[in-house]
Amino acid sequence: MTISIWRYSHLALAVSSFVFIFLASVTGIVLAFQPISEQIQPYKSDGFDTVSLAETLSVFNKAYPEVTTLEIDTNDFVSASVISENDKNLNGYFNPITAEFLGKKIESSKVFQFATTLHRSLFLKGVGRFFMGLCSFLLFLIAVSGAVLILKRQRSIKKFFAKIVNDNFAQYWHVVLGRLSLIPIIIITVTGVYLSLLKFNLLPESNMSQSINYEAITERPKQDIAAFAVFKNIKLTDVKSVEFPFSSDVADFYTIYLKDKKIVVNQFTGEVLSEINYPLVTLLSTLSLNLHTGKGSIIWSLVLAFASINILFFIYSGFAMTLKRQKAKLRNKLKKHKCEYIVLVGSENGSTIPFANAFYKQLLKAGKTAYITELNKYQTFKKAKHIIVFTATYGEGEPPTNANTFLQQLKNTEQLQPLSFSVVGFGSYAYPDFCQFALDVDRGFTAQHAHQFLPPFKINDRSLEAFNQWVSSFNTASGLALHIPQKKLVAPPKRTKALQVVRKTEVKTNPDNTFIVTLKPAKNLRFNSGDLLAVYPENDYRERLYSIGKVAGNIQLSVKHYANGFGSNYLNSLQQNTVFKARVINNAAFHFPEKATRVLLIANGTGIAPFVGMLHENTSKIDTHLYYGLREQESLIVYKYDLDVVLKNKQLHQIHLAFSRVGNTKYVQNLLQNDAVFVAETLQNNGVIMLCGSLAMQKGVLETLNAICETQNQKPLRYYQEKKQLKMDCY
Ligand SMILES: Cc1cc2nc3c(=O)[nH]c(=O)nc-3n(C[C@H](O)[C@H](O)[C@H](O)COP(=O)(O)O)c2cc1C
Repeated sequence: MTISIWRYSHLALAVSSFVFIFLASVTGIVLAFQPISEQIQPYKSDGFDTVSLAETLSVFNKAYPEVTTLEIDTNDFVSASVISENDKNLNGYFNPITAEFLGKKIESSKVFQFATTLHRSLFLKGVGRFFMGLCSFLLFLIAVSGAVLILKRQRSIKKFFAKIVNDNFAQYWHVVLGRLSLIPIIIITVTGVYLSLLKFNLLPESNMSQSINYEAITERPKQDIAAFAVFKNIKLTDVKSVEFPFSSDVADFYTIYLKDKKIVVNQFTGEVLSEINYPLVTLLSTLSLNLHTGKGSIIWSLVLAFASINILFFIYSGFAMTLKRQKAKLRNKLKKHKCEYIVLVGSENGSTIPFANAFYKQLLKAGKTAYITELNKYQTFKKAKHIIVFTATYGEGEPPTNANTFLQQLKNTEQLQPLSFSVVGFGSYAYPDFCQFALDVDRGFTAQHAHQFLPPFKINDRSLEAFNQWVSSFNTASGLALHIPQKKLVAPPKRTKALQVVRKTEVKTNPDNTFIVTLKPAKNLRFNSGDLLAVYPENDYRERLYSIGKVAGNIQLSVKHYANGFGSNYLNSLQQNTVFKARVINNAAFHFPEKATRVLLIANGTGIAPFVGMLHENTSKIDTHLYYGLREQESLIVYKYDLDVVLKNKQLHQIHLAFSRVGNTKYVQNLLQNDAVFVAETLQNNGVIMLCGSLAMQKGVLETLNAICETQNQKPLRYYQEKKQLKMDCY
């Protein structure tokens, strides 16, 4: 079954039952505190866990002329109904070792009584009970379909509890809390259904009739109850209740209800007259009741309260997500076969849609005929000349649901006019396959011999800045002057954390105008070398990203100062001890490998920053070589201390430098070419190459690496790239 069918089922079940589920959860939270309020009462006696039934019955018989019943509840409180020496009727809790009266039975409070009736039957008796039973069953189905959705999202059972990325508050917590409360919710719902079936007599009848041979009952040999072997062998902890003989007639006896069976015992001789194991239905009923109500366990009651609170949160977050998806509906003004521009959208959770919609509206405003639809609705558009795709990526580089058949459809669909296309990917650096589906779409169009109007463009984390950058390229290429209103797309910086400047080097002292900023997170902050730091110089949507090196628990950035640099001027203006807010972006695809036969780090300029951190973190001393391109020897001064440390500690094996401004101009690719055999061997033996620095350097290095691979290993670089042996973060 596809993910959308599971999602619709999950949603439909939730919509159809949410009022009942809401009431059941609210009352469930209240009722979870009933067992807790009972358990904290002082009626559990010391020694309860070790006393035998013989001892308890013996002291009761001695203390009171008449005892009718004795019960042990789930809180291990012993209650009884007795008549005392002075003919007083005593009903309440007793000490099972001394038979002392401890207090009257706990009356359920009005709040709990009200909540119980509402929870069980909505004050509607049988009809209400039926609906609440049904609601339990529907909640069970919701939990199962939710679990399937998590499985589909995580791609395997093994990864069910794997870390997930916090992309959106409602969605993140819906999944995280859903996983945590799945088992309790399944238990609550299954037991709820069971108790309803029991109430409506829909479970098989249990036959508990006993057969006693009354003729054979004798009063001899008479024994004191304290000496009854059967009672001596029963611990009070195993007893649920005791019915005392009605009179001293030999045909009246003790009936003992244990946890798993009922026994009947001769009141004079202690002989067991009958013994019947409870049927499964009875055992399951007790278990269901205890599990459903939390009776007898404070911890389980708290788990039930937690699960019930979560259900309320699921109602809120589920509807918040649905609303967001609904808001993101695509609406058209023109008929599809009349439009030259077709905007196609791939989106799972709707956040790509406002971008696509804004672009589509601007096309209309610019007087173009435009049509917007989902990628899966791709077909022959009679007048189409330009296709613009905006798509997210999911799973492991896979399409969102509304784009999952697109690549196939693309192959099978012919357009009537020559087509130009542009693809914009929305994704997140937090995933190794950053915007992979957008790249696949771009390749798909190329394979159809369509004209690539703009190269594929990848946007991290819905960056408005990056989007504007793409729109501006589109304007330049098309001659249009689209201007996207920022209002609906602008979001204030999210999830920022306070960072304190602990050190900043001077720009003046460095020939490359580069400075290093060391930042200390105010609170515990999880990050790795290779992650990115988003800085917000004006505290608005505009962000600047810097690659992070983690050194001694601090964030270390290497920044090139530009006279008009938005980000670099801001960072350079920060004084020591200043605290400011920025956001760490997990860049999973660019972390130092945990295991590798060898690692080659290739950088130029400020691209060394993450590598300095990674080398410090290379505690397992993986054979690591650094190829670094810089202007002149002095450019190295700011990194010298750190590099000396890692060289000395064998966390860095060798460093190869290429100076571009002194002597024979050299670039890192020249160094690689010199070590061609070594580089080829590294890839051949499953080593990893990491690249960080300028895009110009990336281009040169990739060409060289490809040539080395082709000549030395007879394989293209792409082969190793697909095996994830090449990691890049260039800008
Ligand atoms: C479960 C999940 C998996 C994701 N997988 C990827 C991925 O493999 N590559 C990527 O670049 N982004 C990935 N993302 C990020 C989304 O593509 C990104 O947040 C996008 O902006 C969501 O757009 P939408 O709200 O329109 O669906 C993933 C997000 C989630 C929630």
